[in-house]
Amino acid sequence: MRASQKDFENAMNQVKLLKKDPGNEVKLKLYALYKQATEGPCNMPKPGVFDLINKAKWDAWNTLGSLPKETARQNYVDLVSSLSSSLESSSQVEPGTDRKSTGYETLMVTSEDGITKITLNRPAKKNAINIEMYHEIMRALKAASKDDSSITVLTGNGDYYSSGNDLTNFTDIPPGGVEEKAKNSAILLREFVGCFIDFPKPLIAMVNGPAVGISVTILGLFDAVYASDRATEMLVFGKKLTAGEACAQGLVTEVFPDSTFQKEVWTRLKAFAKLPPNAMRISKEVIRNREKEKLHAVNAEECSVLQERWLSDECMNAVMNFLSRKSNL
Ligand SMILES: CCCCC/C=C/CC(=O)SCCNC(=O)CCNC(=O)[C@H](O)C(C)(C)COP(=O)(O)OP(=O)(O)OC[C@H]1O[C@@H](n2cnc3c(N)ncnc32)[C@H](O)[C@@H]1OP(=O)(O)O
Repeated sequence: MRASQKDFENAMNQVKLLKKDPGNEVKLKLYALYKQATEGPCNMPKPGVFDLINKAKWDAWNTLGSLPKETARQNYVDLVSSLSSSLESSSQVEPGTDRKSTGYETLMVTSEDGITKITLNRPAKKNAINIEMYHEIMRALKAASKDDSSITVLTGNGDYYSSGNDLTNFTDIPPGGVEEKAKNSAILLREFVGCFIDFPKPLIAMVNGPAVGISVTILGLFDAVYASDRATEMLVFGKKLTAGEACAQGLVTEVFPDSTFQKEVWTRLKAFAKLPPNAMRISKEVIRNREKEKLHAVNAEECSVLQERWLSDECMNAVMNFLSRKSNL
């Protein structure tokens, strides 16, 4: 699944053949990924504020931070491929070939070689999980549980795995006020975590970079967690945990050097995907069934505690601090 130089060159040619203009936002993403894949992290001086076009290009490239060249190349190929399929809706999917699901705003979902890959796709926001993404992840998991793949992989696009809950989720207050907001959030979170508890096939997290908050706390519900050694910020209990430390604590299955992360993990996943799918599903069912009821009970309890905590001054201050930092208040 790792894009070769040849795949990259093909994708560059494919861009020129796109029948419809993909729009400025996508063109900026393509530009940034191309620069990162070919030159590495942004090395240009920041253009002046009135140089609007170059400033937008610079911002897009700079946002990719220290994303490795190979990952940028892969993301470029994935993006072009998703554009080709979404802009050419007449194209037929042949059995056994790579299938990409469109209809997601915040995810990229592909199915190939018996593996469904769900990629969190808000790299400019460090893959923060907004309300739409919560719903789309649940939808993608439900679809993956019924498709013909053997295993499902969750990963992130860009330099982060995920920065956790999108803190702007807390700013959209319904007419019923903050209490109603907290209640709705608890219902959503319970359903979201419930989908991971109930997921019937082997579920694997490829933690490609730093992971924060909810993206870390659900890792225990995966069947395997492979982390790049760039995943140095698994923020648990307010403490930064390296991928190696998370592995020592049992939260991560295995850590790989970032330079070989994609290659090594995909080789392993492709081998897993060749194992008998029913045997894997039944093994998981036997193991999970013993603890499912308890997991759902703990989930319900945690959501009810969180519903109260979201209304606390401590929580509101933490969110306000982050949001005011952003707007330089
Ligand atoms: C339904 C509700 C359920 C709730 C379930 C509860 C979950 C618990 C949690 O998950 S709490 C964890 C929340 N996450 C955080 O507190 C992390 C907040 N983000 C950061 O601290 C930093 O952004 C960072 C360390 C992840 C990255 O820092 P860096 O300086 O490298 O990058 P920026 O801060 O400039 O980020 C780039 C843009 O991304 C936006 N962004 C990043 N994370 C979030 C986020 N969690 N929520 C909202 N927005 C986020 C950031 O604002 C920048 O956007 P901008 O370019 O438009 O300014």
